Amino acid sequence: MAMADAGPLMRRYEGAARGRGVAAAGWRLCLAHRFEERRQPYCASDVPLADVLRHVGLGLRYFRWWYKKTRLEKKYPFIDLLSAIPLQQIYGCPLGGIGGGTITRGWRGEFCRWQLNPGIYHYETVIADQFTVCLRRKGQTVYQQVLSVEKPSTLQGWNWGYCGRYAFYHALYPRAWTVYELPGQNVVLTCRQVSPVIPHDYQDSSLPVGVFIWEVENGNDEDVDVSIMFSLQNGTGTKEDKRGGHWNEPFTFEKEGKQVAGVLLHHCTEVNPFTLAISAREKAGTGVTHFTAFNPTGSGKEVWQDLLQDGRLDSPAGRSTPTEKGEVVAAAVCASCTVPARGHRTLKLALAWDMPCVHFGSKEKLHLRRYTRYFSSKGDAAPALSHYALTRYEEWEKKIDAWQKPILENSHLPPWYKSALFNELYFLTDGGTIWVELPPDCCAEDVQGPAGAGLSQLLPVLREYGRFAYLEGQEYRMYNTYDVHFYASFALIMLWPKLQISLQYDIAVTVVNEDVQPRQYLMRGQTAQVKLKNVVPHDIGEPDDEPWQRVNAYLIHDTASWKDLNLKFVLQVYRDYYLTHDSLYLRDMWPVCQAVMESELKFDTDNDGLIENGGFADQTYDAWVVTGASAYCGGLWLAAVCMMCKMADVLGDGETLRKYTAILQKGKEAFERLLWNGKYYNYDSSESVTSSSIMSDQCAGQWFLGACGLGQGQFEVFPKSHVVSALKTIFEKNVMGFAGGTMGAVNGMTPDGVPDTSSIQSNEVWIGVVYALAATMIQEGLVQEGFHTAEGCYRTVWERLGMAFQTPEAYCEKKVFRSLAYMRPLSIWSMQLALESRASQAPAPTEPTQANSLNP
Ligand SMILES: CC(C)CCC[C@@H](C)[C@H]1CC[C@H]2[C@@H]3CC=C4C[C@@H](O[C@@H]5O[C@H](CO)[C@@H](O)[C@H](O)[C@H]5O)CC[C@]4(C)[C@H]3CC[C@]12C
Repeated sequence: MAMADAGPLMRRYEGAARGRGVAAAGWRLCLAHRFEERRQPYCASDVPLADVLRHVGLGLRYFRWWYKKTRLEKKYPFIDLLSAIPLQQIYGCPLGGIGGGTITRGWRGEFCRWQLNPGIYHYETVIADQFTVCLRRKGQTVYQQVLSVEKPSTLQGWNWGYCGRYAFYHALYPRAWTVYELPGQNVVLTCRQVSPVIPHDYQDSSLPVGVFIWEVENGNDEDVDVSIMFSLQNGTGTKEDKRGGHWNEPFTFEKEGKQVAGVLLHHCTEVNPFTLAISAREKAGTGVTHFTAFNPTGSGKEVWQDLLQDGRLDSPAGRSTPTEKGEVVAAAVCASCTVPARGHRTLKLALAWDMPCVHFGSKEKLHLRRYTRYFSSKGDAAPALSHYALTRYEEWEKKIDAWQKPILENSHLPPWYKSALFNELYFLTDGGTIWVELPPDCCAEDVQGPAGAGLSQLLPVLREYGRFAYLEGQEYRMYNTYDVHFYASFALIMLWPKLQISLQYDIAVTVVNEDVQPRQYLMRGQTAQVKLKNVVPHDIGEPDDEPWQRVNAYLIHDTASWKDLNLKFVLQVYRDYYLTHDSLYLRDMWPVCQAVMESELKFDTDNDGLIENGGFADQTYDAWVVTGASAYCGGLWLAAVCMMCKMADVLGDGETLRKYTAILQKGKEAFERLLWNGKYYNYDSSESVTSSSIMSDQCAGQWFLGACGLGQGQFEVFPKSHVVSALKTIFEKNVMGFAGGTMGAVNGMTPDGVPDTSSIQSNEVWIGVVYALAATMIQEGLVQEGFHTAEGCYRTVWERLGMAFQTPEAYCEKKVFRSLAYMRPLSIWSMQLALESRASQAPAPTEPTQANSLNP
């Protein structure tokens, strides 16, 4: 019987179980689901001839650079255009907190995406990493099954091929549930996976752990003995697993009368060695046993038979011998209890990984992960981490509930939105994220460089909250790509504001410093220095080098002449101040804002109060040329000028206030004159064929103004009627006029309703831009339109294309996508900010029953 609320993803479900404590909202699918459409990454053969001709120079320069990087220097390139990651429609919630590495499980239960070395991903499903259930009645094993639908060629002695039609997966990040009906057994298992991702928590949120709470429901009239065995390979499925020298050992850890037991798997690599720990909570009525070492490439019979015999493992004492070269080793831990007739019991297991000190690719500096503030940094913390996770997860869940509940219980919000909002957050942990401590002996000079002395709170902030960085995308390996973080930053400032503040301090330091090293830029072939003083960098470096130390890994364009980066800094500074009221931050950032605005003013070449783009792709749309005044950069500019006025006012800087008030006055007039066409703002003022393109992101400036309570009344920058008309035009053309209104908004649309194919990126949908656009619509009262716009992206990515937990930067209407697991979609949190601020502005209800004003 199918479930009453089953959507298309649950079509194959034949079970009746609903599981125990499964959230109502989220992303749910049957383990037997198959996605019908399978897309390909964008590659050279997809490039239209005109673009091939336009980009031949780039292609050749890139290839030369790529060859040197990968073949001679043996490094990962920051973007590997020659080998995009193929789409695997398998991913579910990642395990782990922020910045300690992540291990992603698939929705079918596999352990399949690994990021233990910071920023570097391995996409290997490790087949030995499984949960197995054993049921016994009256002292006899009656059922033993690996809870996996796989039928692998290794571990042939195990009973594989669980029927996926009797199970479903439900994700609501940072938790996920898998509900298994055990055919013929009248037993239902619900595995709840919990990671410590807790807003406003800067301690437990950093822990490299995940907990699996197994709820066992016995529908029989007799007791059943249940064991859950957790097996894990020593490693991540790469060739390193076979290098030799790895070993396992059992452990128990007791504190405050609570005990956990399990196995440590020491992975002894030269660089970034780590220890994995599988464990379970041991208490009256729950026994924990283990199997220290087995060969996961063999039949696995020794483990299977051991469990089959009595529902327990042998539990030998002592460590295993270190592996020989070529040999792989695995371990298992098993938790067992008796579930009374018609009763229910819980078994608690955990996975922890301890890689406290990390080197990036350059191996120049040793970094201590954030969690070493609370746990040992000697590589021996895995037992304590396991114990902490297994004894604290209930508190984590309470906090997660308290945070999520008001949103989940708001019946005015559509279910898809609740899923999108929480599940897109996965990228904050699984974006190659790293969160490190400042070394205790670190002096000001080390952090601020030769020129960062004016930042009074730099050291206190970094000492207290550490340093945070996440990748632009799992395929675009640049940390804190700033033009993109602009969109994603809403998630950080709303949920972990101190990390956003810390990140901003890091950017501020790079602004005031420079890197005079010359290099060639690939798009146009010119040579220029890596980083100019008083401009915002594109990124703070790449994982295969030394981030923070060497910035601007991106060398497609010289971003010193990009028009959006400096503005995005100013906009974020004020937005952060508006949301946190942190006036020390504002004071520190003010001179930096002034400096970058001075640099930006040079782009107003005709002195009309409005900056001009340079006739190349000089902003986040880095393959879409802009010439002259533009809706996107011009709009960001005016918003930033407005915020400069606001900040000058707050700080009592009259001279600067006067200066930017005058610029704003002139600039607004120029913007309207040069770009407003009666319905929307033109793409640019160059009067080329594509000047009149309708850009979905044309109201980005208004988006940020609205998020900061500006953009209207005294602080109106763009006439309200123009903003609303532009948004309605985008909705009509870019949303409803594209793919039947079901795929979000295409970046560029010609006025006659055909997507703008003048560049690769104008013809794409950028999911993060669409969520930002939806937020802008909500801010301006076009709430239904906003939800409809965003829904198209969610349904396309999560339900149709099978890209859960890897939302890409972009897709086209047909066939292709670009850059999986990308930062920008975190902008969905700006929708939430817009909704919350609408709710707080709504007039107090006159009737007592008006429950909630978040009414889409
Ligand atoms: C001569 C060949 C046969 C054909 C060559 C065509 C190629 C040169 C182009 C085909 C696809 C282009 C790339 C598309 C995307 C890119 C991403 C960009 O990096 C980041 O992109 C974000 C936008 O998505 C941006 O906001 C971030 O700041 C960037 O960090 C870099 C350019 C490019 C790689 C682009 C380059 C040209 C093609 C490879």
